[in-house]
Amino acid sequence: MTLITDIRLRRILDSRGNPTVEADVVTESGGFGRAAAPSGASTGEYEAVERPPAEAIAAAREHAVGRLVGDAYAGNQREVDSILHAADGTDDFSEIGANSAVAISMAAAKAGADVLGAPLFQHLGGAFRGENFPIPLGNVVGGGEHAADATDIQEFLVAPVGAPSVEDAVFANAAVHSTVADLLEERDVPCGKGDEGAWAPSIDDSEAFEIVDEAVSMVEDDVGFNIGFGLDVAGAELYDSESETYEYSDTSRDTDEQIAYIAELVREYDLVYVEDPLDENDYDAFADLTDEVGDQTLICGDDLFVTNTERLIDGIERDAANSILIKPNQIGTLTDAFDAIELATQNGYDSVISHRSGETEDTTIAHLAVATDAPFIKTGAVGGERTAKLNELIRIADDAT
Ligand SMILES: C=C(OP(=O)(O)O)C(=O)O
Ligand SMILES: [Mg+2]
Repeated sequence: MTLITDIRLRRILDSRGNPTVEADVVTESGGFGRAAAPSGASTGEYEAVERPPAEAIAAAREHAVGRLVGDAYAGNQREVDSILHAADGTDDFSEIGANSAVAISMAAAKAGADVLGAPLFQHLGGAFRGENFPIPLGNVVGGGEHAADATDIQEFLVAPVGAPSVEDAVFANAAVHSTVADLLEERDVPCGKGDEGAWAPSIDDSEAFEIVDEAVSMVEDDVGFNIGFGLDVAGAELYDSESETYEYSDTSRDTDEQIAYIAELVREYDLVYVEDPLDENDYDAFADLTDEVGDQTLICGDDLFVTNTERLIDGIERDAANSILIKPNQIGTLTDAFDAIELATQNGYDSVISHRSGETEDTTIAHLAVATDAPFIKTGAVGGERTAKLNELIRIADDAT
């Protein structure tokens, strides 16, 4: 029933107005799945290769589509994804493009779920997936590679850890986002939004900390539950490998100073989550920071691990972190993403499922987070391509409870 009988690939727009790859997968019994690849701006050095969409589509049509159609079963995700790997023939999807690969992989999963008549999270997670729902990490102020002339730290995130439901959590994040705008207005700071819908004011990081901290307290008082504070430092974007320093607008820090600075922030703001505090090549510095504050917060590797089990094994061996960011397009297939999550879980690492700065209306990551019992999902706070995932999470929780 889930035999794949047709795959269609096309270019569609992403949230930045750039082209990306969309895939439709059709099965013998009329099952249908559609998915689109997201795209990063602050990409990790070791990510699978995203090719220009027109090239990725042509290459996937030439090498992959013929191998899948008539031979692969959409209900058998590992088979679909291993055919994608074989069709590509490289170890980083540089032939067919990780963007074509991930779009086909996710569309096949949706087609499989469609035939089975199960929601995607149930198909991916199985009957015994657990009963938890992820806490949404919402990006309320941001800069770095996601907005010009804004904060050095890429993402100031809020994490409504005390929210009684997904719905309460999603609305709390939106409330903090809107309270931040009020506080910026009070201070006469004009601002637009960055790529992920976070406010992108031209202020320094210390003022951003003050404002987000105040907004979090105000919303906490209002909603009556605990809202945590987190960061994506995107350390690799700040790191200058020649001077071996982290370059901020107003200062420069060597690695020891960077570790001390982040540890201090963890204590001062009681941070519940810190992503990529250090450069993507510096496992040892990650390990030093994790040793210092890993019992108080999640130290999460995004550019460090790039959803790659080999890099995660290196990290586990060195105690480099205690959590991994999972972005399916960093590695190219859902199977690879699942393998990274499984390895993380076996080794006591938490998995945080994440969007990219360039997104579409695709909601696969909401299902992936529920299917794998991930404690957090990072998918913005506002903006159509972000609320697509957040609203899907609300629907999943509504259907599942
Ligand atoms: C979502 C992120 O940004 P990008 O998609 O630009 O890598 C991130 O760095 O976590
Ligand atoms: Mg990141």
